[in-house]
Amino acid sequence: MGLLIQGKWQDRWYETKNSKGEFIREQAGFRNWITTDGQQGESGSGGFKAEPDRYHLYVSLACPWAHRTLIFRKLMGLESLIGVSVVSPDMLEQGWSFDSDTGSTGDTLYGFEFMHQVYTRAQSDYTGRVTVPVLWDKQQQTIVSNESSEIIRMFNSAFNELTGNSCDLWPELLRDEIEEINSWIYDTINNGVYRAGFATTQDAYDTNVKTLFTSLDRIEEILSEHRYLAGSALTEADWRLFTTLIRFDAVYYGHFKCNLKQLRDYSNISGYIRELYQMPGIAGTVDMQHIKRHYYYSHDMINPTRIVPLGPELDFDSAHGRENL
Ligand SMILES: N[C@@H](CCC(=O)N[C@@H](CS)C(=O)NCC(=O)O)C(=O)O
Repeated sequence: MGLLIQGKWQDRWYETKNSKGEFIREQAGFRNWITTDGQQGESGSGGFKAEPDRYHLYVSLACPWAHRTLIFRKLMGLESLIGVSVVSPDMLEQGWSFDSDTGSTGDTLYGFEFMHQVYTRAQSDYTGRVTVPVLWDKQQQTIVSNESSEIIRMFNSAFNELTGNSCDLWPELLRDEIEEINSWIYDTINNGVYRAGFATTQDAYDTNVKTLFTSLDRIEEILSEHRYLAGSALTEADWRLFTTLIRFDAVYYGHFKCNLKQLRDYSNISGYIRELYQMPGIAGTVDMQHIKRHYYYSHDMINPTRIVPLGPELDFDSAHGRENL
């Protein structure tokens, strides 16, 4: 695991010494937007028009951020328009790799060995972490975006004219509410599990785990009254949360020591996870082998033996019982 400095790969674990043991997530470096007509989007440069077979998605099936983009690609009918390369779950000295012997599809565009080569192909002197997801433009041969929260907004509507999609998970009327929900869920749950798991002091760990469970209690409460986070309508806020929840009992509970409770102890949250999991096309985006292997095998600083646990047994297929909310 490491990062690029001036285009050169350096094998380095996260720096937490200057932040009292707190893991601090780096901001994504590529922030362009695909738009219907190629005009500039919310940030970055223009010139990224929604077109078939122009864009490619690099993902890890283990990664909750990349998982969001795979879900939106599925729900918005983008599978025939946007290809995908899947990295190996093992993120080792060279970072994410395309080793097909350990579960990667290979880099179907360039045949690169490592994800950092995709970044330096876009920018030869790039400095920053080499993260997934990456949305690649085959025409300009560059990265459109490596920020999942923005990629899913592009997928939500930019290609509608080409796909005929009418599903809108970022509806105008609910935007303020969704932003508000996203904000505390991101800090305390999506990123919260990492802040607990990558903490290197007891204090940082304690604080983050407590905050995480306060938020999970709050979610349980919301879901006892409402079917989804923003009420009766399913929105992007639900999918952003889902990709963390589906990994929780298998990985965050054990590996990241988020173990005050398992999610199966929360009845509304567990029914909600099952409902989302059972929506058409979603189960196919969840790969528990990649998920467990990635975390337990790659983070040898946390799990030096690299033993991947056999359990827990998970059942996302049983009845969810949320129809009457
Ligand atoms: N802000 C990014 C975060 C992506 C991210 O951190 N992905 C992780 C995988 S779960 C990664 O690639 N980490 C590699 C690293 O930090 O070196 C997003 O949401 O797209």
